[in-house]
This record gives sequence, structure tokens and C-alpha cells, in this order.
Amino acid sequence: MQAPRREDARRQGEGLATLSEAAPRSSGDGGADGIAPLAQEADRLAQEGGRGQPAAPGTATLEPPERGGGGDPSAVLSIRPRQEVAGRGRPSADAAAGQPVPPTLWYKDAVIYEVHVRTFFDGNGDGTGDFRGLTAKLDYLQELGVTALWLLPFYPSPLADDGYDVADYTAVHPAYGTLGDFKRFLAEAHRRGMRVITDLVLNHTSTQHPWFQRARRARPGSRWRDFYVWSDSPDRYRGVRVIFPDYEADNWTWDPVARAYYWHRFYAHQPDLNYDNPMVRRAMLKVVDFWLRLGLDGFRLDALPYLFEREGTACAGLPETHAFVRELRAYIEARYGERVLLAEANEPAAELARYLQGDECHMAFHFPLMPRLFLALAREEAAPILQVLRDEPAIAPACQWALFLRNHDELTLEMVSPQEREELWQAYAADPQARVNLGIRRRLAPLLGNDRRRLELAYALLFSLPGTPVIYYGDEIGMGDNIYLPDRHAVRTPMQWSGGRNAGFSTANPQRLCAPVVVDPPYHYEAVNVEAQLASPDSLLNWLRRLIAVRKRFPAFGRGDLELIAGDNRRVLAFVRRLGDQAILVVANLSRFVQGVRLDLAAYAGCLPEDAFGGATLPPIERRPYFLTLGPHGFYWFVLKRPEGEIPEPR
Ligand SMILES: OC[C@H]1O[C@H](O[C@H]2O[C@H](CO)[C@@H](O)[C@H](O)[C@H]2O)[C@H](O)[C@@H](O)[C@@H]1O
Ligand SMILES: [Ca+2]
Repeated sequence: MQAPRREDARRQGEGLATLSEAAPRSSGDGGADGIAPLAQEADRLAQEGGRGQPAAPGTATLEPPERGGGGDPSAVLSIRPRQEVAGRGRPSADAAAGQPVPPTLWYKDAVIYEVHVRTFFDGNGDGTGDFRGLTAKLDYLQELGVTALWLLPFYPSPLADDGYDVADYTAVHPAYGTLGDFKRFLAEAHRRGMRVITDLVLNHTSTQHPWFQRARRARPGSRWRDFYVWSDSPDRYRGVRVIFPDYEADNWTWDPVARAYYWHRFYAHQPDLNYDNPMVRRAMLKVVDFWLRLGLDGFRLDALPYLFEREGTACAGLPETHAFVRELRAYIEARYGERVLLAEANEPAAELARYLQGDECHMAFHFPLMPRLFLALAREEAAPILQVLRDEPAIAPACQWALFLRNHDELTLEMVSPQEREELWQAYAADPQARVNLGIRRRLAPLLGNDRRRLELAYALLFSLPGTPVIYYGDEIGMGDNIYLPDRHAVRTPMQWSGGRNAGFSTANPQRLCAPVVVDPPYHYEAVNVEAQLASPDSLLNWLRRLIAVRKRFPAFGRGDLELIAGDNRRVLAFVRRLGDQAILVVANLSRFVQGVRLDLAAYAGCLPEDAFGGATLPPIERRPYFLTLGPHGFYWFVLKRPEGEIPEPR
């Protein structure tokens, strides 16, 4: 491992815009220390909520807590029901008639694209991506086939954790534009039929958030103090793991102003909110109101397991946390109808399934599957994937896994055994510079050796296994990374739009860019960029567009069951996705060599496999094993068709 980076962590905001540069909206709002009192903050939210309207009946109210501030987490919040059930921020005809709008389960058929406003496209030429820039690129995303966007945090923040350190939940970071710019972006996305979800950083704030600044000065035991988790000694919750071990030694940090320790699961500049305090829960519901009234389609719930702490536990996924998620879901559903909650919970599958029982989240990222896709590619055998699929716990019919290969963080190896982690590090991060915490800070293409066949295979699995695929911006063109940037900025470099100035990301002076563009020779923006790939019919980008278009023809991929198909070659993975009379056979060769496989497809005897891409039909399936050959890292998607159109019942 590289030398510990704890000091780096405290400096990591350097070179990036700071909140003070970005004109903090809270200063001057009143209060002796320049910080708005919470009640005033609540009033502001009420005034600004959604479209400049006062808080609607039925939304959360910030009432003074009962004395002592603690409270029973299972207690029902003070919420008055409201009759409105809106679609896209406006009551629909049904809602206006008082009828709930039936859920569409749109997220099951979605193709989600994770995008960082900061590094996607600079619309005003100041070197930093912004909402004007993102809006200008919506046509590109639509043509790619994307149907939903997930935006990383774009709120006012000192950016010491790239926005996951929120200083104001209900505004836009000035570097990214205005709330008006956000509204225009949302309207334009909706006009193209795209949904938008954003990160909701529930667990913690920045130390610069007015709530923390007030808490640290407040009297111990007071309602303001109790917005965060304090202790006189760092001995509470001993043994709870540190999530960023390269940067932090402990989950407690001494605050000289409060003269107490505060709890933080992530960086020391990210104090955990105290969800035992009903005021915190209400405050977060007001944040939810603010964005949903604007018409947002849902939230990625960041760091969801860590909301509550209890002595003697791992302080993760506690019953109290699930109780709060249920309240959050019920609150949203009663007021806004179908808005999606996507859990970011880096936990084993059995734990994840607890969020997916129908009354908490709609989706959860499949953290156990992701590293096993990479393990299967490294070992060139199907077993690691099969193991996850066989052990997969049941989830409610309306729920869905969110599948991903890469995201804005390190490729986290928290969900594999220490031996598997070592194996993955050896296979994908031989250079210690590529490692961070318990993971690997590399993008998809460098991880897979820029090998086009392996990239296509990885995408073919992402788009055919049960769940909704999530693409990380830039991975559609096989962008590289910069492991010499601090922390996870390695994988957050500017989008490469062209071979021109600043990769087409910005017209600014190159020295003013929010992050350097990639110039590593194999991934240099002059070679790897959208413009060049759009012009090349065989580019990765055009190939992926075709793959997405094919997936969209078959609802079985988003909504169907999974049937594993037995074969006689451990290097080949085979399964059928079924929905009604639609059945798609997926066969994937994990090895770099040609493979043959005999598949037990007796249940489909009589069916004709038709290639979903080219339409060629193979000989009919018989009761005896069906023989297929696959090229290196080859894969097939076959539509199983009976001559008379009937597909047999599942076994
Ligand atoms: O807001 C703090 C962090 O929350 C998310 O972290 C998640 O990613 C971590 C890896 O970087 C992972 O170890 C942890 O279990 C997750 O909660 C968010 O995605 C991070 O960017 C952020 O720093
Ligand atoms: Ca800009």
C-alpha cells in the first residue's frame, strides 16, 4: 500500500473551489455568528420550497422537539397527510381527482447514467462543469439511450469530499449555476422523457453546515447540540470500522469549540447527523419536500446504513435505520406518488434485501455482485457470478437491483473476503498507486486492460443480468483515469468530448480547469473522445448504443425472471431471462480463448435461437445438450422462439 494519506485528506480540497470562494449563502442570514437559526432556516425552506410557495399542508414541520431532544426512533413523525399525489411536481388528472396514480415501475426498464455536473460540460467557459453544460448535452445522452440520470451532489459545499460534504441542502453550488439553471435542466430532461434522481446525503453534513456550526456552540443536551452525535470520550462504539482507513484513524474527532468528540463515519469534516433527534428527521423531510416539489424523480440515498448508532453493534443497517427509511418512503409516497429511492448500502446481499421488501427502497446497488464480475473476469470462470446469483435473497416484486461496473468511488472491495480482495488487487491494481482504502481507483477501461472484447463482455453482462444498469459517465467511450490525482479524483476527470482544447470540456484557460484532462497516451483525449467515436461505426460508443437499443426491445431484461442454465464448461456462464412468453438466452465466455459448451436446454426443445443483434437463426434446440462455440470473451443474446411462438413453462 501507498503511505497513509491522512494528511492529504485534510488538504484534499486544495486546488478545488472552496465554499468561501463560492460565496456562502448562509452568511449574513442573521444570527450572532452569521449562521441562520434553524427556525429561520426552516422558514426559508418553507418560503423557497419548490416553487416559492409556503410549505404545503402535510409536509414535514420543524417543531421544537420534546425536551432532551432524544426520542424514540420508531416514533411516528409529526406529519399531516395531504391529498395531493403528483407526477413531475404537478398534480396529474388522477391526482387532482384525488386518485393515487398507479406506479409505473419505470426504474425497472431504465438505463441510468451517473453524471458529475462538475466534470461533464462547462457551459460558461469558467473551467468548471455546470447545469447549463449538462443541459446542452442531454441530446447526446438521449441518443446514447439513457433514460434516467443520477447526479452526484451539486449543493453548496466546501468540496472537501467533492460535494458529499453538504453545507446547504436546498441550493445549487454557485460554481454549477443557479436553482433556475437546475429547473431548466430538469424540464429539458423531462421533455426528453428522462428521469432525474440526485444524491441525498442523509448521514452527515459538512462541518461548514450551519447546523454543525450552531451545534458545536450550543449548550450540551440542548436541541441544537443534539443535531449531531457527541461524546465526552472516544470510547463509545469501539470497534466500529473506519470506512476511509487511508485517511482517518478513528470515527471520533475532538472539537475544541464544543469541547467534545463528534462522530463521523467518513471524513472528520463530515459529522454524522443524529437521527435519534426527531428534529433532524423532520429537517431531512423538508429537504426531500424541497426537491420533490421541483419535480425530481427520486434520490440515491447516500451511505444509508449509517444513520443510527448503537453500542455493541457495527452501527450499520440497524432496525432504527430501516424504520426511518420506511417513514421516508411512506412520507414521499403519500405526497408525491412514485418517486424512487435507491439505496447506497455497501452491505452483504441479505442485508441489502432488507431495504427491498417493498416498503423501504425501490432499488439498491448490488455491491456484492460488482466485485464478483471482476473476479470472474480475472479468473476467467463463471463461478463467482454463479455464487452470487444462487445465493441472491428474494426481493419484493416492485423492487429492483441497480447493477454497476464502476462509479465515482474506488472499485470497492468491501464485500469480498480478504483473500479475494488480495486476488483482485493483484489482478487489477498491481501498481499500489491505484489502490485506495479497500478498493481500486481506476476506471473501467484501464481495469480491463483497454481490451475491447473484455469491455464488451462486461457491458453484455451488465445489461443482461437481473437489474437496472448504471453507466458511469465517460465509461461509454472507454475513458482512462489519472491515479496521480488525490483520493477518488482519479476517476473524476473532465468528460472527453473532442480532441480539441481541454478535450472539448471547456473553453477556459487550461490552467483554470476544475480538474486536469487525461493525457495518458492510451487514453489521451485526442484519441479517446465522443466526437471521434461518433464518427466511427465500430467505436465502443456506437457499439454500446446498439447494445442499449437491443436491450430496450426486450422487457425481460428489466423485469424478467432468471433461470440458470447448466453447462459442461466452467468458463461459460449461461442463463435465460424470461417474462411472459419472452425468453432470452444469454451465454458468456469469461475466458480469453475460444470455448465450446454443451447447455442443458431440454426445457426449450423445439425453440429456435435467434441472435438478438443480427437476427440469424440457429438450428432448433433439442432435448439433448445444445452445443455452442464462443470466441474469446464472446457472448450471445438469443431470443428463444418456438415456431408457433410459444415458450414453455419454466422448470
Ligand atoms: O458521503 C461519504 C461517502 O459516501 C459514499 O461512500 C460510499 O463509498 C465508499 C467508497 O468510496 C464506500 O466505502 C462506502 O461504503 C459508501 O457509503 C459516496 O459514494 C462517497 O463518494 C462519499 O465519499
Ligand atoms: Ca462553468
